[in-house]
Amino acid sequence: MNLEFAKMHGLGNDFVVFDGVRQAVELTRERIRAIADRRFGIGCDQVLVLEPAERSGVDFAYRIYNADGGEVEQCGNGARCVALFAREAGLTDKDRLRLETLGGEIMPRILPDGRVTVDMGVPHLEGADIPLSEPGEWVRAPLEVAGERRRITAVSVGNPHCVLEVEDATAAPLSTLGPVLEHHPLFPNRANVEFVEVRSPDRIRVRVWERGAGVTLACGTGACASVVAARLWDRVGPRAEVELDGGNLTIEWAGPEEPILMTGPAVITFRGVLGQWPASRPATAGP
Ligand SMILES: N[C@H](CCC[C@H](N)C(=O)O)C(=O)O
Repeated sequence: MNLEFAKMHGLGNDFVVFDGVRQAVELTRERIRAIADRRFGIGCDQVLVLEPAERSGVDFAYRIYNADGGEVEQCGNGARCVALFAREAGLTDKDRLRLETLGGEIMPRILPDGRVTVDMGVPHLEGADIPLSEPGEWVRAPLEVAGERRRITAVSVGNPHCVLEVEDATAAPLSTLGPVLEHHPLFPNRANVEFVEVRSPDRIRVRVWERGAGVTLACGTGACASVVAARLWDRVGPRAEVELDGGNLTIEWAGPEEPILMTGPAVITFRGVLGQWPASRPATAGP
């Protein structure tokens, strides 16, 4: 086996990217966890695979697997990276791509300066793609969390997000409250969790606990969900700079029923070849 891959990141949210068009990439939950392992494998937050499109009018299928091995609906930083990857790998010569994911179709556009703008589609506040155990519009709704009442906003960007406002994002209890909200009964499919500090009508500071990956340096769909929530709180306008630990994204959203546009960088750190699947982490090495 000689499986070629690219190690990439979007603001430090890092990925192992496979060309599943010209290679047969047979992933299992165990292989994904082993690839994502930062000691026994390559190390990444998510594994991404480009595959031939199943529908006409679409350039590629884009599949996303969290470090815990689970396949998920959407990944915004990854969308910018796979668009750059497709161009650099000679899989396309287009600047504008249409990608199909489990969470719907998205459209990256590679800009002349190398950044990528992605039409992430229309966000949803409830419904099929954000199954809630108690349906209804969860905007700033009170939720019992670890014995406290927190006000949360549930937003789907194809994948589920639980957004809450905090006074100081840098002091947010990511590692304690993050997993509690990720696994809260309100979210039968779990949720990504964003802690949002509104700094001005066009600037927010966001830190993220990601479903299936934990604390990451950036989350594209999380930045999108945070701007949607902050707009619904009437705290930001139609365009905001989102300051994440790994850097800034520009998010634009004209309002309900409108698509979200996310703009930011994508980087190929290195390319490699897997001669065999990495060994799984031994139980003695801990989780
Ligand atoms: N880092 C990704 C989010 C991955 C989403 C994944 N954590 C999930 O379970 O939905 C992004 O840039 O959107």
